[in-house]
Amino acid sequence: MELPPGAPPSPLFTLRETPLSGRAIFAAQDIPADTLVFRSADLVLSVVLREYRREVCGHCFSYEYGRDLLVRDGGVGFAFCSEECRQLWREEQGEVGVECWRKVEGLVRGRSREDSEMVDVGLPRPRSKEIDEAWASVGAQAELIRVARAGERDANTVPQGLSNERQVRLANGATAHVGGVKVTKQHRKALQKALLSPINPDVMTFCAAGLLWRYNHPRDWDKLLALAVDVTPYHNSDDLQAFTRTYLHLLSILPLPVLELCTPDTLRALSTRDSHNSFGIRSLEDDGSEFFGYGCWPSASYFNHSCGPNVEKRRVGRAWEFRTAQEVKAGEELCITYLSGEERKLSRGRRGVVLRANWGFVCGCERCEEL
Ligand SMILES: C[S@@+](CC[C@H](N)C(=O)[O-])C[C@H]1O[C@@H](n2cnc3c(N)ncnc32)[C@H](O)[C@@H]1O
Repeated sequence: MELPPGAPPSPLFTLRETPLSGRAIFAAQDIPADTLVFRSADLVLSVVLREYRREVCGHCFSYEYGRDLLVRDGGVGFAFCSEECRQLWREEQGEVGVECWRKVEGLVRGRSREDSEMVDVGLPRPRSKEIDEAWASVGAQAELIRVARAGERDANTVPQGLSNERQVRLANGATAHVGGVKVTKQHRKALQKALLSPINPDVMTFCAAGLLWRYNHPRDWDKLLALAVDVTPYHNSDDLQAFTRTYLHLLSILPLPVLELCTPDTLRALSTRDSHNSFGIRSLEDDGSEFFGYGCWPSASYFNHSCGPNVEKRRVGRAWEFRTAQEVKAGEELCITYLSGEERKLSRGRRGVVLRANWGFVCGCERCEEL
């Protein structure tokens, strides 16, 4: 098959469609044990959970046994293990990106903890219809906010001589015509209302990171779109609502250049692709017992799962390395495991529950079939 955009190219393996597990990677030749078969460094977006932000480097994800990192960038809400990482992070985000994180941090900081705590009580995943309805239900408010923000843009761009009267009128809160768009109290109220609604900081980080990646890498968007799709990616109704609210938050605060990309289509594409393709960012010691967050690396997302994997993955800073755990014969499928250290020890039945819940498939790997 023709390689999808972003899929891993290698003389050691090929990508093929399979009847039961989508696209899969097969060895193109005999591969000795402990061979580095692939290195993936194409990080699209990452979320370092809010509670780990002071301890896990925002760029290379290093972690010093829970010690606070020395280089803090309070304005953007990230901490770094070195000045070099801070600089690399800033270069990657670009000027607009750094401004975006400043706005996000300004909104999130100081909000009460209750706002950020979503309780998962095992409620069902919203189905497609509920998801469509939830996104449609915020459409009208989103349009009002867009008009309010367009007014801001027009006020910023009218020529000097003409601008004062328009800007004063806007600042006074009265009805004003700005660049052909009538900005009224109703528009500004819609924006204020969005800003007052509860915030889930980690959902906010996910959406902002994805939008910024699309903004900074417009040609790479199809690499994300090429990934396996989960049409019901939200864990429960609260989670879905956290996303639709975040959409309105971001519409209200994002720097103007990113605003056009902030659409339900973009945000839904990020969730439907991230869901079955993201990798946990965990501590490198203790069998990865600490879960710091997660990220999406498209080229790493073509390895299927086996409960008895022949490939081991290992995070090295911001990249993933994939090494054969044993000798692999030409034609064999190359599989990693999607299970965490503790989960690997579970019985077949319990592993099945985890894999179905988190990854949406019934595992038919050799280890499962043997029993
Ligand atoms: C990270 S993607 C792996 C690549 C995927 N097969 C594709 O075509 O893009 C994860 C998805 O692959 C499928 N998959 C992976 N391992 C599987 C397995 N052992 N049995 C069945 N399906 C599997 C599931 O649909 C899962 O949600």
